[in-house]
Amino acid sequence: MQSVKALDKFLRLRSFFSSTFIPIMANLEEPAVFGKLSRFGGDKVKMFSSNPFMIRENGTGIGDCWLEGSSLHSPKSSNYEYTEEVCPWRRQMRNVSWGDFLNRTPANMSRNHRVFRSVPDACYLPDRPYSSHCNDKCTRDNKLLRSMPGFVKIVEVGPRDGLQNEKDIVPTAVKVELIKMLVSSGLPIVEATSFVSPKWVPQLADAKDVMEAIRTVEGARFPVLTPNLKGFEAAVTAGAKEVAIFASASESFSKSNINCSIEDSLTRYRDVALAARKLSIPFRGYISCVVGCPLEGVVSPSKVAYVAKELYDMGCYEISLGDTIGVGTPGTVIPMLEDVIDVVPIDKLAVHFHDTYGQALSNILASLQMGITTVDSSVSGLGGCPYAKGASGNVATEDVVYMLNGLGVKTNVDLGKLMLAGDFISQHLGRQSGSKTAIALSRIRGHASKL
Ligand SMILES: CC(C)(COP(=O)([O-])OP(=O)([O-])OC[C@H]1O[C@@H](n2cnc3c(N)ncnc32)[C@H](O)[C@@H]1OP(=O)([O-])[O-])[C@@H](O)C(=O)NCCC(=O)NCCSC(=O)C[C@@](C)(O)CC(=O)[O-]
Repeated sequence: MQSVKALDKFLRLRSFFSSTFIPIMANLEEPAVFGKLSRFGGDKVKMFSSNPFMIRENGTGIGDCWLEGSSLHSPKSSNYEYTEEVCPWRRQMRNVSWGDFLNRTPANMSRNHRVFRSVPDACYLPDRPYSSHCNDKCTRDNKLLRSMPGFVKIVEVGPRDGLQNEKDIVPTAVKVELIKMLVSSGLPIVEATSFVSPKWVPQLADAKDVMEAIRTVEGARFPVLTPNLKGFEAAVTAGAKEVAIFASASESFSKSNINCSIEDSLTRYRDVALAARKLSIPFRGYISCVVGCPLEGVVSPSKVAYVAKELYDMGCYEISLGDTIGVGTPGTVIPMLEDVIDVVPIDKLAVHFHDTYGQALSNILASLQMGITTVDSSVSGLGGCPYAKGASGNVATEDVVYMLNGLGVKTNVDLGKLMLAGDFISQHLGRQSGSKTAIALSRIRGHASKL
């Protein structure tokens, strides 16, 4: 009943948006190589470094531990004021639609969009003295902004990482609709499900059915998690064209998540890697607990680097570094990345931040400045790991896209369509979106629709 209601709301929203949005063609991935990537120099790393966080066993917070963030000396903040002078696009707002507003990037600002229907003036926010967007001049002139990549590949993990922790089983049809909506927003990669033991993760017991239902969906890649050969074979039989293996940098977490030691998991994954290579199936690697573990506390960067190198040597096309419980700050993330970058090429790395302490966007920003160009996120900030008690969802994809739009970094994702997907799943789950961007923009949209 709830899902019928959610579907109905989605259809109504879709008709509202389809009449006011400008369709923006999204490529699967950025075709061209963008601005040369740069990395922080040693000075910058020092600037961000902080004391390691402490663990107190006081029974509150994450699991049985309380993880205390240390005081972080942030670099002198530059106070960018995006006035009409530096961001002249604001003056052109009357000629554009709401969808255009949501997706505005410096690159598309100057294009001559076709407007299908005009919307009330309130949508254009004519009197607002701010903008999240930087124009080309900002990017060129500012030393820190110049270090941003031109394009970021977003790996959407909502249907898998986002839903795996949901207690109430989400119907397969809702998962499939969510995946389709995410694809139509332009996301190039949507992690669809996991072929894990249904006893361990009952929410994803319908993995085969999900794969069957999206067999004909085009426009994105759909990797799935496989913890062992059994999962790999089931995934391939179900039509998976890409898989992911997942190890941990923490011994205790490895045991609680996949019931074996790190070394045993690497042995299993070598078998999966061999089988995948035989079938020419690309495989991604994940590492959990890259800065902190709910059971062990601080995880040293050298442990992460060790596992990353093992996964890279196995043939993973990309290794995603997961702050599974969201305790990282740039002060712990940067040193971890420094160690990993020493053993794995930076263009083979992705970052995967949970937002438990509200640090995810700052960690992403620091990672981008170091040269990372692939970011995992979850629509509406869905998620949490069943084996990391207390961990909150992934960083919300809407928030990542909003920040990247503001930085002038391309993603090919249509924020308006993405918000529809977020609305759809949040409605189904009966809760507010975990994306601050989605909440803020929905308020403006709600206001506009009353006029
Ligand atoms: C790895 C296992 C299977 C070991 O589980 P186990 O109990 O040690 O395995 P087992 O080999 O002894 O088998 C036990 C039963 O599971 C079955 N089984 C065995 N393998 C499979 C399979 N692939 N698919 C379906 N069934 C399977 C097997 O056939 C057997 O069935 P039974 O004989 O009892 O009926 C289990 O621990 C498991 O499934 N764990 C998955 C946990 C999980 O999915 N965690 C969340 C993902 S990781 C994550 O979220 C972190 C990440 C990636 O997002 C990054 C981040 O956020 O930082």
